[in-house]
Amino acid sequence: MVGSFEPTTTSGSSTKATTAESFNYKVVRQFAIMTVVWGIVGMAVGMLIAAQMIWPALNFDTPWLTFGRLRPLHTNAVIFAFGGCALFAASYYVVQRTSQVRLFSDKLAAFTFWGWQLVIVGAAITLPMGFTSSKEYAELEWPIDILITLIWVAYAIVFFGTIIKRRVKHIYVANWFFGVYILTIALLHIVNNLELPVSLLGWKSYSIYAGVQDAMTQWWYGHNAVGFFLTTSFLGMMYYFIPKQAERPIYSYRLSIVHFWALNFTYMWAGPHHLLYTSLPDWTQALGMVFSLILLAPSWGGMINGIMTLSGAWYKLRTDPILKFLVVSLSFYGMSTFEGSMMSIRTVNALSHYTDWTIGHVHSGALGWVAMITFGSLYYLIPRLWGKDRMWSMRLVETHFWVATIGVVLYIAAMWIAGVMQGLMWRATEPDGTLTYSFVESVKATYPFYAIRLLGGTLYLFGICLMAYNVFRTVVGAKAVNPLVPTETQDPIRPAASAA
Ligand code: HEM
Ligand code: HEM
Ligand SMILES: [Cu+2]
Repeated sequence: MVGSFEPTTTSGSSTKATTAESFNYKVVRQFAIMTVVWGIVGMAVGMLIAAQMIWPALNFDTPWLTFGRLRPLHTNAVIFAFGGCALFAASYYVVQRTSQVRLFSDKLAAFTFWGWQLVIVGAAITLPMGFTSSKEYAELEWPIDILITLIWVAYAIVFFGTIIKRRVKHIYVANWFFGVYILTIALLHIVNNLELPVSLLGWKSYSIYAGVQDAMTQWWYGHNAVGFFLTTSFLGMMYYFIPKQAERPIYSYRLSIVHFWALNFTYMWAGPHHLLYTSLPDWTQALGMVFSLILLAPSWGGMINGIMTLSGAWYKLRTDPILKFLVVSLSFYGMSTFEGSMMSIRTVNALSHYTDWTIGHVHSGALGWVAMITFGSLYYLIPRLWGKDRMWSMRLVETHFWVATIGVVLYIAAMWIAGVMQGLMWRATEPDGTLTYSFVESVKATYPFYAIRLLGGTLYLFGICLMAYNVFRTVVGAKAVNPLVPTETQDPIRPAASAA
């Protein structure tokens, strides 16, 4: 069967004999549902802070509702709650299907689910209260950091334990991407969060690093959190769900391996592009810039591999909204990595840094790539977890696709224009050397673009609400299924080899 790279319960000889062992879909279902829930919460907070930038009074003079406290709540909710739950769901599903075994431990898997929800609730309480380590994307204070470490170790045991007891010799490439994401996030989280609590009963702590070393550790972390939490891991999703939905083998299995090693090696060195023109040594800044430019090659290698997987199946794009989500996410991935490489060039960064251009770049990656590939994968996954072959309404999936696409485009186009405008206004000088514009004039000029961003964000949020309704109608009354693991397994046919 062309395009099939894993035996399923309905494919050929592998169904003849079955054992009593079934796949653990329960934890996948739990994470899948919470992805949608936290997506709505995180994006609703995003909308609120976008509105606060137009109408600051929306903080109602309450400390908990101020922009400074809600912004990290937004970033933590969308990255770690929405993105994190999506990744747990996808990796647990993919590792079972492609290894043809049940998860290594149901108890540990359940611990990762409940523990991760506890971390999220902890974040939702402590961040608005003002507890923060002040490190971006690592704001949570030390007690929560310790809990995250425990959960992550359990996650690694479940994932790699499943790989070890797999019944298929080959380790499918998606698992390589999930595996490296689990390992690097452990490393990044522990090293960047080494901190000394002020007291054992209080929340406050101080980083063990000081000065520019602290800054470099933080952006080694911050950059690679993007690289591994928001990129490599979602590439794992891409390598499973795109071939599945397109019913085509991966364009090039060889490219996927080259892409894997090149991407991981290069990402690690590019962090200094967040600290250009700072007191970081000049050679370190140059290194970060050079590696960021090199990074374009493996990034586009991955994008091309995903998009070309559709060769011979392009016509499906006309009718299949799930495939539209998956392919458009790759286009945004290609666009945001190109943009990132350009923004790493020092002279470009001199204009873009501190402006809304950065915010545009972030959301073309976040809304365009991370969230779109998640939506596509969930629309594939959810019916299968409840024993159905499709979502309740495919027309609603199609509507979600268009609403979301228009939403992202409005968001990022507004931020590009605002960003370049701000950069140019801040550097404009009169012949006598004085500044042409005061800062406040640049803020005033940005209002219309903040309004367009709010509109784009509202559309995007509306889209995920449509998804929630569709998911609800799909699963309500449906029977949760846990298919049996086939005993006679066929090797997962290497997709490239099976193309013949
Ligand atoms: C309805 C959708 C969303 C809206 C309206 C929204 C809005 C915002 C706003 C207003 C900010 C603050 C910008 C500033 O400080 O000037 C922000 C920051 C951020 N958002 Fe979103 N957001 C949305 C979805 C997402 C998603 C899905 C993700 C990630 C998967 C995400 C990741 C981030 C990150 C990482 C930042 C920090 C950017 C930086 O520090 O450069 N957002 N968002
Ligand atoms: C080749 C790939 C990429 C490169 C070279 C790159 C480069 C950059 C650069 C130069 C900045 C601005 C730093 C500054 O002036 O402060 C930046 C910011 C950022 N990028 Fe990327 N980027 C890449 C891909 C992505 C992707 C795919 C995402 C999201 C999924 C992403 C998320 C972010 C975030 C969240 C920030 C803001 C960090 C902050 O809070 O200041 N990047 N990136
Ligand atoms: Cu970076």
